Amino acid sequence: NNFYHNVFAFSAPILLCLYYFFPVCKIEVPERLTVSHEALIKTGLADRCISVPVREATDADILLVHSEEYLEAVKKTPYMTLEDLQEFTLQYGDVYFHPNIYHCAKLAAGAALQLVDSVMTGKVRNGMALVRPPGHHSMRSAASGFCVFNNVAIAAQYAKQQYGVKRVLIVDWDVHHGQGVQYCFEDDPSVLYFSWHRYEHQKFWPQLKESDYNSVGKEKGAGFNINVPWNKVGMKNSDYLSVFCHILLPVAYEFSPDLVLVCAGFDSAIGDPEGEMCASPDIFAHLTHLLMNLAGGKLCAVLEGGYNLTSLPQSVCQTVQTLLGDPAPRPANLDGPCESALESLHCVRSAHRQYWSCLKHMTFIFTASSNNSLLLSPAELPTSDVTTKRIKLAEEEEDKLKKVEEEKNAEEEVWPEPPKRVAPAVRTALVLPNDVACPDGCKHVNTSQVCLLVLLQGCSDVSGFAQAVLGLLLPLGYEYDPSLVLLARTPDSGLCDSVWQQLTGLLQGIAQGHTLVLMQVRRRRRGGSISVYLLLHFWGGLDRWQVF
Ligand SMILES: NCCCNCCCCCS
Ligand SMILES: [Zn+2]
Repeated sequence: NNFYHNVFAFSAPILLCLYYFFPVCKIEVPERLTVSHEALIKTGLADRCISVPVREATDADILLVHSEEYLEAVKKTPYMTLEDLQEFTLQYGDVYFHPNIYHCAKLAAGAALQLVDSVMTGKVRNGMALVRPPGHHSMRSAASGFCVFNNVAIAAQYAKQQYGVKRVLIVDWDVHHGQGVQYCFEDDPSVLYFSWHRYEHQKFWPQLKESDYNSVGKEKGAGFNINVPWNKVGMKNSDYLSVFCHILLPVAYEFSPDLVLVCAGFDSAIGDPEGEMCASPDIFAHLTHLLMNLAGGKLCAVLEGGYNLTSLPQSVCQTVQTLLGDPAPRPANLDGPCESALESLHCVRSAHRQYWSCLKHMTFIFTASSNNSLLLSPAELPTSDVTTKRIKLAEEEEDKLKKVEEEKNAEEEVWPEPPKRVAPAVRTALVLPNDVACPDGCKHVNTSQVCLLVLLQGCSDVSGFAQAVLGLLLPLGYEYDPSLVLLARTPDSGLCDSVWQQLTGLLQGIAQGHTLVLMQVRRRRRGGSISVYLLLHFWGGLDRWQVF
């Protein structure tokens, strides 16, 4: 016993010194990648993907976003002594430099560029880059929040330069504000940056005024920077879906990007020590699905944060399985957005009404008394400053009440395993007369399991689509949670094919992908009667269905 006392007494000061000189990050750890990759292998998802080799980003790639002096400074870190490294680190916020981080940061950025190459050349439809260190906090001449090079910002500039991409949508669903991305593109109308983030009225890291909803972009970029601040923790699936349906998707359709990049941080999932939110991992299946209908499906997801080693791999698998085209699981207990989320939503829409026609016409009020449905009742908008004052008063009041509640629950965070998602053997089939050859890519199935998809001619205005489908149909459909989605289209419906394609795509996020289109064929007969062909695809447990 005496011996151990001496050993500890002797070694403790040395360990403390080392720890002081060389602090190690407790949450941004290598296991984040290994558990995610292992989960993809265990679930069989890795085998269904093609793996793309990584490469180091070149100086030219990095200089698309960062300054020469910053790059030159980071280049020196592998050769620095411990003291110099510690000195170098102290000039930035919340970063941990290691002699090998420059190499890793080049690989992280290079991996994102390899993914952009694979998608833009059509080698793959979409994909995900599992990288560390993350990137969305790093700025032109500064590292920040575990980030050294801004992987996604470099990817966006690279796509514009190498492939002539005109419009890039960056969706940052990480729970922190990617200020580095915002600063990079705030005056650039060719890149629309959308971020939601834990904010708590500027009390949460990185505690920036410019992370609030009224930072809409500058000069030509005004309107192309959308910040959705979460002023409370505990945000749930309904809050996330509401923001997608009532802000991101309408604007994204109006922006009509050629490429979608996702700052795929999963610290916005339940169980994360940084986010303290309550959205379940399967929500990322829906968020991914809703984005896959944009830009012709060209979507590159790049890992940012995510620090709970149980929810992170679950969220990664949910995202990848949706990228592979599997139907999303039934959304877990949607009960409508909370008041704080509604008020943030209202502030963001007010701040952006002048820039986006889809927000101009949809007037909604997010009343405290709303029955908290995903749907919002239309009415005149109060001015946002009144709302902001109301928010502050309501929040302070509520905070006092909730503090005890949160402390009690924090350590009890548990959630069910995401539901199994079976990939249907046949995704789509055409019913053909027996004597007609099956077009290539299709497969003859016996007609008792047919899901019929036929698109007819016609045209209409897209903003009506945005309002009707994104602001009404989608939230209603998610909340109703039917077992079947039935789309009826008559020849005089006036909707053009591309709108129908979007509609069919979006609605496959509901009813676990069971979608049926009712084809009405006008067939002249003696009395001019019309014959309708309806093929119902029956399967077990058809308890509720939805007709549009
Ligand atoms: N004491 C402040 C904690 C700062 N945490 C930085 C988090 C960076 C997340 C990157 S996704
Ligand atoms: Zn984060």
